[in-house]
Amino acid sequence: MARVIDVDQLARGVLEGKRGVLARAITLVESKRADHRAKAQELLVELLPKSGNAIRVGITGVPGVGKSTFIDALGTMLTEQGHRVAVLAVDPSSTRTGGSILGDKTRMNRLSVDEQAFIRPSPTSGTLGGVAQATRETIVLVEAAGFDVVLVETVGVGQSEVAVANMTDCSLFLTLARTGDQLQGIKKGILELADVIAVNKADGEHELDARKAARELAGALKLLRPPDALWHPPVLTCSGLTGVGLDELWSRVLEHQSTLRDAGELDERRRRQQVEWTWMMVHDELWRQVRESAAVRSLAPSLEEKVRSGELTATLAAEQILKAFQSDSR
Ligand SMILES: Nc1nc2c(ncn2[C@@H]2O[C@H](COP(=O)(O)OP(=O)(O)OP(=O)(O)O)[C@@H](O)[C@H]2O)c(=O)[nH]1
Repeated sequence: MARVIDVDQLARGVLEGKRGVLARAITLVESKRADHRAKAQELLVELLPKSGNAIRVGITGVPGVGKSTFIDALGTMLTEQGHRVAVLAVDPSSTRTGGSILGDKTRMNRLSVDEQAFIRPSPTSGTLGGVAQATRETIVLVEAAGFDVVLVETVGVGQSEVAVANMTDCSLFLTLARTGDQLQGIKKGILELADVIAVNKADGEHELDARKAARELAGALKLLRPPDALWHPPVLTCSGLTGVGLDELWSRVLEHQSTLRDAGELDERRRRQQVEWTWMMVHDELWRQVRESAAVRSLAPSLEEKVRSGELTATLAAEQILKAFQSDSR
């Protein structure tokens, strides 16, 4: 991005729904250069009033669950119904390998050539916090560009699904037919976050197993949720391959959205997310400063050694690190 960045021009292009301009605006939001960050914030402030009109759905599930096929099918169904669909991704592994895995256009054959869809792979550098922040800001851009459905994809491992749940209205958890003990393998935390659960690949010989797994999962879920909760996550079956169950699934997502809205919870959830993000950014930035502080860096190896050998407790070592940081930042 060598040329001068004209924020007004970018904002106009995004609002007119120009795909090339939208892509450039996202690149700006993803950039970590200080001058780009400042321009990106200007752009976001300008576009913020035009955002917020989409339904934001997080889609999580371990690799192999069939997310690409599912999103391709669901997204195509929605564009056929007249929606404009943006697919974004938060892929923590891409921050380590430098390669983007999620949101890969080549694996969404129909959606990638659909005029009414926009697919953006995960930003590829930085911490999970940084990647998630870029995606959250990208939601503002695609909404301002007129996309009324935003699907944010992530893998069901690590903290990424928490980050995605924090930027969406509805968390959709995809799983495969597992029964009994294998159910234990599904992390409780993920089930607590999920608003809609679907056992995917419920086709052919897997169909009956999928239904059985869905019933068991629904039973397990009852124990996790307070009976008076506003929303009880349904457990459905579907197939990204055949498209069976996608209609029902989407109507449950809409039902979830209207239940939250009617109770005043939707706006409240979005407001709460903004506040949480604010603190998360403070946390990330402070953590970066501590790691980069010269005093901390020179002290760290010997302190770590002392903690390892038991010469120093973790609490005392942490105190010394913070003292060193504070003297450095004065
Ligand atoms: N039977 C059946 N197979 C499916 C279905 N969806 C995907 N598959 C197959 O499962 C494999 C993985 O599917 P992908 O859509 O690439 O999804 P993924 O492995 O979860 O990858 P990510 O997109 O990274 O999540 C492929 O071989 C698909 O053909 C389905 O609904 N039914």
